[in-house]
Amino acid sequence: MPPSQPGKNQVFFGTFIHAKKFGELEYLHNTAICVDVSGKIVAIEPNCNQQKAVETVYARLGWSLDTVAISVARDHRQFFFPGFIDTHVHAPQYPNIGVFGKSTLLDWLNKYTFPMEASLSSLPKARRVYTRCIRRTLAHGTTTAAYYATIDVNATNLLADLCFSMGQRAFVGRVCMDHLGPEYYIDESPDHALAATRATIDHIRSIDSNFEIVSPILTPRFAPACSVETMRGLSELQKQTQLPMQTHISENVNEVELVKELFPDSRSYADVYDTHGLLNEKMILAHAIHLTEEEADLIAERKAKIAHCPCSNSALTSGIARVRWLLGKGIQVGLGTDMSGGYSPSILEAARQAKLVSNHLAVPGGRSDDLSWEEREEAKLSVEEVLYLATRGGAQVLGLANKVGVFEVGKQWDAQLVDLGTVPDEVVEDDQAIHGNVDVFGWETWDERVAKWVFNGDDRNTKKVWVQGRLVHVQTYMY
Ligand SMILES: O=c1[nH]c(=O)c2nc[nH]c2[nH]1
Ligand SMILES: [Zn+2]
Repeated sequence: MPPSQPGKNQVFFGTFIHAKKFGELEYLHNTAICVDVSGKIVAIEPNCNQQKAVETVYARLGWSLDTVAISVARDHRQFFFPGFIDTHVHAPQYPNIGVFGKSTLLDWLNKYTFPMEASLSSLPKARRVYTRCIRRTLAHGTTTAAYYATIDVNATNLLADLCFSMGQRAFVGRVCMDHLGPEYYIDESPDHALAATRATIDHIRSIDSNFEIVSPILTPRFAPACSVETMRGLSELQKQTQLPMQTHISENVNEVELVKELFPDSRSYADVYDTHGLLNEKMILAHAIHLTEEEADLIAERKAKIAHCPCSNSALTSGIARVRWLLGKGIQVGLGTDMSGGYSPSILEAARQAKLVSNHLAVPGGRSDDLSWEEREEAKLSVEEVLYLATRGGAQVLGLANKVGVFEVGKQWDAQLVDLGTVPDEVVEDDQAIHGNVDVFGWETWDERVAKWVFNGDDRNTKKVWVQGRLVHVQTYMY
């Protein structure tokens, strides 16, 4: 069972910050957000304190004080922010975060990744790993995650059970790979890959019939690991079920060469997915670093989405994805941790790295050298833009834009309470002491406070996390 609903209507008071549009944050101060027992936002009241709420909003909603639970963001240090959305993460690789040496994609898969994933056919081990992964990502404010599991159906189903019981909104994919894998970790046939995928869909339907919190997602690992029959079969299944899909594309130059060798009749990597019926508006493509102009245009035309994974792209020496270029083509982009290609469970870290790697595109001598100075400068992403990608962009990529990512009436209360400093000013004026991880002096503008959070913040600043109105994480450790 998921954590129980609070059983009460809830009202949140204080400062709320969210992405109003790409590149612009909106600050709602002295505001009340009312959330009904189902977890839906039913009113947003500006200039509202608790007294005014009782007199006006509760009356309008027909709520009485004793049926309402209240949470408050205090003064200039705390604010509510939409929960983060991780559009690409491998839960079974969680024990390997930070462990990649100098490897690059193809040798990393063989040396670190396949052995770890295969070992999670042990259900006690899978339970330990998945529980920690969910707990840790919730603690970093991730309210929704698109997970790759493994080829093992029981362990994949267990991941879905745990997301559901711990209350994290999730897409859970049983990984299909029936080609080129090691003999200890490979689907024995396309039929087996498809039957196993169906078994996971049935299991998730049995725990969450409308896929309200946990949904299946079709998961061909990547083109080199999938037979033509498996790709075609998954395409058919997608047409029948309308489920979302996820895979990798154009992450590493050797991988791109391998795809050319394996599919000599295809025009490109993107064309492989297109000709096998996998490139449509339900497909989430991770990485998309080395795409040609023609491929990006095809992806835009098919309305497929992209998960940008900057931590992983740097860690595995894969390259720099041109996010502004992708967005300019009208492609929707979100952020992914890509653990454990990525070293961090945090989407705040992914946002920070998305900003930093975009700066590298502007450096002379780099990838954008054929561009003018203005075009190179244009490639840089701002703090406001990466926070959009971390929330609303992710919601678009996962098909949840009508549900989460922003504070609006009708959306779900998927949110985090951020605290930039835990110590009252009076106590702090002892210059021998260091308090907290972000020093806020009080004179910063709100834009500056948010920038400090993006560059210096982490899970120490994530005090509480809610999914669909349910409190799913309360920070209990002390720093
Ligand atoms: O970053 C990645 N992680 C993976 O597990 C994977 N599999 C194929 N391609 C991949 N890329
Ligand atoms: Zn990945």
